[in-house]
Amino acid sequence: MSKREQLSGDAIASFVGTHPGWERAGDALERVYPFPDYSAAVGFVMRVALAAERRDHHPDLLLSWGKVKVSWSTHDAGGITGLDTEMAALCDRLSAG
Ligand SMILES: C[C@H](O)[C@H](O)[C@H]1CNC2=NC(N)=NC(=O)C2=N1
Repeated sequence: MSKREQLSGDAIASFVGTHPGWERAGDALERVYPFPDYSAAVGFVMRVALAAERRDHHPDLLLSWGKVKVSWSTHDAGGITGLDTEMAALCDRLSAG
């Protein structure tokens, strides 16, 4: 199955069940990451942005003081795909610094 095909509801629930902090919000996977200050949050945004460019797959990012909300959805597929879960798991690794 292509990574750009929509995942089943069960597959999405399985990802959410094994990746604390991630939630399904309609057609997207969302997680809010806390950071100790603004510059740590900006650093995370930059790491995610560079990974997104490498993979040609781009999240919505909401940067605030001490937190970043990340939202993954595959616009071309109209929903959540394996590429979104792959990138969400990568964000978890990148959030560690
Ligand atoms: C042409 C380009 O490859 C596509 O528009 C890519 C770019 N980044 C993307 N990012 C996301 N999140 N969904 C997409 O469908 C998507 N499509």
